[in-house]
Amino acid sequence: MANSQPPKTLEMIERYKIKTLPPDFYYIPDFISKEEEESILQKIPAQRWITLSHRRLQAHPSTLTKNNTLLASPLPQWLIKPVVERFETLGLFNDTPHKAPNHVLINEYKSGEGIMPHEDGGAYAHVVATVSLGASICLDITAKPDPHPEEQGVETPTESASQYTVPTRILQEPRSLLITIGPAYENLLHGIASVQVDENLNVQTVANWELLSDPTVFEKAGGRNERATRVSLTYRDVLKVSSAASKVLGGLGRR
Ligand SMILES: O=C(O)CCC(=O)C(=O)O
Ligand SMILES: [Fe+2]
Repeated sequence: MANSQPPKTLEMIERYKIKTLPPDFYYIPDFISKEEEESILQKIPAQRWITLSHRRLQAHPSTLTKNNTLLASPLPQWLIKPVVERFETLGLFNDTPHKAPNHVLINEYKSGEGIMPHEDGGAYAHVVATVSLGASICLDITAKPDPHPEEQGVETPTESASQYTVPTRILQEPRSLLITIGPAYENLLHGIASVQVDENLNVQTVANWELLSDPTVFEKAGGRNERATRVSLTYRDVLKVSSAASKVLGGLGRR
């Protein structure tokens, strides 16, 4: 035992890789049980929601400051057990600066709600782990608009690697985990359409079809997913963390 190395993260999750997408997306169905899902949903504090026009959200332990700094504070236990413990088993955050997620964004989408295509930007390490709760939803994956359209025809190695299918969709079932790492984080946009039904779901149009827990649910419904309220927990490692003590000292230092 003492001599055996723990398996490397990517080897452990290799069978969950979404192969038709640029590296790396991994989809793990049934990452948590129904009981665990129910327990987490019940613990989300009702008074912490911030309501936006097309969804509501809350951040734990807190919202980042204007310069993308996290005020150091532990995550609540109900966000750690069992989810972060399972991340540790997989070694998911072994290569990020704090070697663990220190921030969770909770988004809630009612039927018909979504989020514009976007990238998550520079505040976080490039490992994002999203747990889905309550209902299924499609995440749209699109390429970033080309910043140098005048250079068309000069293909970079990644652009010419056309074994990948983008744009596409990732169908996130309740209790699943979606992991986004590295180039996939940097080079693609993700968003959720504001629709009441995801349509035309099949092996050709859904990148993770073969990894789904139960594709027959969607087959029986004629390739449709009637949206219901879906909650996501997005675990990240915020790069800049300030302790309360250094904040006080910094404040004094500026006087
Ligand atoms: O709810 C999701 O799965 C996506 C959330 C998201 O993209 C974000 O909060 O940046
Ligand atoms: Fe995002």
